[in-house]
Amino acid sequence: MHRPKMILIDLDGTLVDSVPDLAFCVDAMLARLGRAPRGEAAVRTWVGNGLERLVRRALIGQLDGEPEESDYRLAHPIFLELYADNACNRSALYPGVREGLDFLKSAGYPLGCITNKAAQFTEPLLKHLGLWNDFGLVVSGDTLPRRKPDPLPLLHAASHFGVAPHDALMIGDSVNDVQAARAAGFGIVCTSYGYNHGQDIRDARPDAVIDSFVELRELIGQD
Ligand SMILES: O=C(O)COP(=O)(O)O
Ligand SMILES: [Mg+2]
Repeated sequence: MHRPKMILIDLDGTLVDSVPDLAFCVDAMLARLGRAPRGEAAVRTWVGNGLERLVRRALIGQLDGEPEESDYRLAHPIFLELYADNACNRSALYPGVREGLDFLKSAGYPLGCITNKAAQFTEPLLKHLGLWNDFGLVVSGDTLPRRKPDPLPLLHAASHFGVAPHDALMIGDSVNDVQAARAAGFGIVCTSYGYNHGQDIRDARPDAVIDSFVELRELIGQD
């Protein structure tokens, strides 16, 4: 693999298994609305396009489609209130992430975190997990006018670090990350263990798939 000069890393499903907290909040929101829970397995397939989309999917019980707008307007603030108290209670780093980040830092790569999660939740979660100081730049889902799969957050980070897109690598777990990386002209490595709407990420044809961040040492070490 072409050795990058900058690496951008997705949050949910790549660094952090955040679904236990998200599923707790989805089900607590639905309970407050007098509705049945959806459960963690379903929520796992709905994460990756921002929290608004997660709430919409939870209301209709499927990936595609739209709820009644009045239902959404009632549900969304309830979810935000619940997630404000529950973003960091059940979420954990995936095995190998700490070691992988330590390797990337010791190798001198500028690192950015690019997530579709809203900024108000990204910062506390990164701080809680001890990741905040690992990143020279954090771009959340509401930092810029467009988010992944749009290439804007990736191109913004490349310009921030003064790195050409073809020297930049994105690491993510979903087809949004692959599409954003391709549109930006970045390389793309995906984790096999993330969410990706229940589909095998290999179908999106990333440049490589890793089972753990510890594999990055060997992968990026190869020219
Ligand atoms: O959908 C979200 O809220 C966040 O997803 P991401 O960190 O995988 O971009
Ligand atoms: Mg993700």
